[in-house]
Amino acid sequence: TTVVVNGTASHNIPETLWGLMFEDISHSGDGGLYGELLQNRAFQEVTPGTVAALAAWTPVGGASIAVIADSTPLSSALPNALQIIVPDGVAGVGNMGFWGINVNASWTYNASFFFRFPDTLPSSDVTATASLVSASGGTVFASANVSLSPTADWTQVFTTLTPSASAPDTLNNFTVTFKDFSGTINTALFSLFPPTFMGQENGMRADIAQALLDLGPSFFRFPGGNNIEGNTIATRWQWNNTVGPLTSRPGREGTWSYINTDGLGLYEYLVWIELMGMQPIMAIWSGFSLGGQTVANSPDALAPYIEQARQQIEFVVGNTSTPGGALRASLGHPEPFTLNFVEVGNEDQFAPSTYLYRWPAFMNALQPLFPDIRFLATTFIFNPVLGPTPQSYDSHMYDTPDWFAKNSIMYDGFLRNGTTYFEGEYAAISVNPSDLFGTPANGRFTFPTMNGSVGEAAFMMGLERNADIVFAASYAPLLGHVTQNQWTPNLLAFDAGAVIKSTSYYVQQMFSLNRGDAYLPSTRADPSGTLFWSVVQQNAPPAFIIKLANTGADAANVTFQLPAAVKGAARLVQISGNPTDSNTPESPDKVVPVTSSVDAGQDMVVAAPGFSVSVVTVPIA
Ligand SMILES: O=S(=O)(O)O[C@H]1C[C@H](O)[C@@H](O)[C@@H]1CO
Repeated sequence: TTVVVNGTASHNIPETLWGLMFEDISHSGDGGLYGELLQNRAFQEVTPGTVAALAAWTPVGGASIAVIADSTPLSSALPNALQIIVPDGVAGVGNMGFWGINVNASWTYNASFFFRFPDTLPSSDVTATASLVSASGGTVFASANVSLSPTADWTQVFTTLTPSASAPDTLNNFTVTFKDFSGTINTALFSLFPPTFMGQENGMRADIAQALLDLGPSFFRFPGGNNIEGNTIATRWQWNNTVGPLTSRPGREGTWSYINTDGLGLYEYLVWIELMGMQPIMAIWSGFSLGGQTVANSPDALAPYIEQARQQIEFVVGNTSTPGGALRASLGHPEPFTLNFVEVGNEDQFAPSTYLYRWPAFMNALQPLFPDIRFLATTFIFNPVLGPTPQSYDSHMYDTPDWFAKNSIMYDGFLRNGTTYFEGEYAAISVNPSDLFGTPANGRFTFPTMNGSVGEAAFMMGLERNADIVFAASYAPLLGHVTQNQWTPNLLAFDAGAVIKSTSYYVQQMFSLNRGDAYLPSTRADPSGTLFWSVVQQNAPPAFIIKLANTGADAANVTFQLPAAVKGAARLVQISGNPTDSNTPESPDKVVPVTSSVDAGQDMVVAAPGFSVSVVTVPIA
């Protein structure tokens, strides 16, 4: 195959082209990116007196424990407490983390909890011991004493834990025990944090954040995805319940079958996005919830939700003379955050008839107030016809590897009429086109496979070719806990101790770290073939960057006739494997990219193994 590469660029590569889509799904927030190590730390949204309320908590040493609605609640947002009836001897309570706790001797952990003595006050201070122990109980990796004064008023105590050794696995618990006290003590809002990414307060788990930073992402779409919608209107994501002290955050029933603490809240998202060098694509709730509840088509019905969205945006960009800006400043960020894109809802193609009035209601109220923000519609493209006409749409595609290869031409025929597109969610998820969202037994991927990843690469060539109208694209979902998830495959799998980079992660990285500045048109690939490519020009240092995907089993050599003289050696980054290969917890590095140096030639021959993606950077003379 010979590809003739044009020397005149058709369009620049937008700086936002490759980025991240995030929502709290499969514990990607609580138990994943968000640094808190304790599960069910504040007994939020649980029913006191039930076993479920005690999720992740167990008694230690004969204590008896129950979640109660304390007659003196810690706060209105956190009304539940963990009541511990402590017998003589060493006893207390333990937490198993999110299916494990990573005990690392090089880390200093910050532990805290609230307590009060509801009945008879002890005659003197009570010593509580916070510890990191093996689940078997055999090993204490770290412990520290805190002194509890005899008080009936909620009091927070803090300590640090520095393990004497790293644990051999993540089967470890955090415990709080008493040895010289017997009686009743109420506790609330426990917390155990490891060092966070770049030291952000109430921040992110460092290894996951680093893996995301290593993608060189330009944007971060949040907070959903389905999870912004809520199963009901009452349980929708509400920005104001996610900012301020943790004692003011009630948490909510997420749409992925678990309670969200909202400890990862709007302010934490925005600070972290800035630390990562990304920009937000922030969603506002658009009046529709997954259970079908929809805000009625009347100004009075819609007004409170439009106002809440207005306040959400004002919190992000308002100057400090506005309530939102003043609140943001009080939290530590007087400068407005960058906000160029706001998405109105999520996947409203499932509720198009009501989006016909919900979209204009939000747009007509918000666009005049925030003229510099580009609002994205979430229905199918131009279907239904909306007013005002959306400037941008968010399109989602989940399909087979073959679909993605064949549809690398998806945007080729789109009108160039000023409308821009965000391919906000895409992934090859199954080899079974008639049961895409089925089970692994029926073709669904548990982890991304090489077959799927090369299909995605073919599709991404099309996104580069159409980056004059496709301004952003992100694989979804981004993260999934291997033990407890509601969706596979995910770009990154993780558990309490490890992050597993998938073959699709590496494909995303190969594109994101080799974006180039301008697209060079070239001979068109056959969409029903097995070879897909793109060529971009990089300004500094001057180079051609060739990307080539081979979605077939047979190796192929492709000659790229480049439009200018080249020099020296070219850098080849290549990932290849068997079509069903995946990186898994058992074999996390089964398929990884290999970097090598190859001779550069103006007729640049790229040798593409079967099921491979290659990126060749050829220096321009
Ligand atoms: O059930 S789906 O609608 O397919 O859910 C998908 C689409 C939705 O935006 C996102 O939250 C989820 C997985 O990424």
